[in-house]
Amino acid sequence: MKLVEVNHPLVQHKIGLLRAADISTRQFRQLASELGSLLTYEATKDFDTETVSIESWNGPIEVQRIQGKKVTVVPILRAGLGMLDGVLELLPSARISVVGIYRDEETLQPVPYFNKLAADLDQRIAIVIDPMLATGGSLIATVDLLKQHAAKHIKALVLVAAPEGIAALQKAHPDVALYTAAIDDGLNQQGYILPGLGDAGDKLFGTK
Ligand SMILES: O=P(O)(O)OC[C@H]1O[C@H](OP(=O)(O)OP(=O)(O)O)[C@H](O)[C@@H]1O
Ligand SMILES: O=c1cc[nH]c(=O)[nH]1
Ligand SMILES: [Mg+2]
Repeated sequence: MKLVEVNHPLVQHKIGLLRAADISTRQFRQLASELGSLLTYEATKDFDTETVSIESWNGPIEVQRIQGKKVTVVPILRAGLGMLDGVLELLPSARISVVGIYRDEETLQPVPYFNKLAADLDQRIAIVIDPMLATGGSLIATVDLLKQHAAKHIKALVLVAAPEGIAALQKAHPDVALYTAAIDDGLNQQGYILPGLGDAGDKLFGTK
């Protein structure tokens, strides 16, 4: 499985800010969105380009243009929405395929409750976004769903990944490319990532 831990100074700085216990809802939202942009920049590095001729101010010239497949961004509700604006800043024409999954607090199993996917998933690169990869259950269930709907080219962007979730994703879907701002130490008894961010959904939505 392709795994990229993005160690750009801006990414490291922003993920550090995100870990502060006293962070405000506003700051958390702002940073999650900015990190969404920075991970998108990294994850689109391998997009193909083609040479096209255009008329410039000084006559005809050749320029590069992104070629080939289009994109659908797949936020996993709720917390994935926190990265969406930042991702769309760089991919403004992308279709959005929403997947609603929450993690049962007792069993840690993913519970799907909604989805509305782009119709032509076989034609698109799917970029799944969720701040947290913990056990991996939610992301694996999302990739299962996308593949059932004919998606073939899938990338995932997460802010923090636990080694347990990376291993589970590698086992279930070795063809998925994973981009993360941080690989953390592991999970606690309740399935929270350490040092992690705490509950990303609650921090983004102000529900605790
Ligand atoms: O890797 P996993 O063990 O599946 O855990 C990660 C999932 O848990 C969190 O969502 P949560 O269930 O808290 O839902 P929310 O976004 O609605 O808060 C997080 O945003 C991931 O979707
Ligand atoms: O650490 C974690 C694990 C799952 N979901 C979160 O929001 N945080
Ligand atoms: Mg949550």
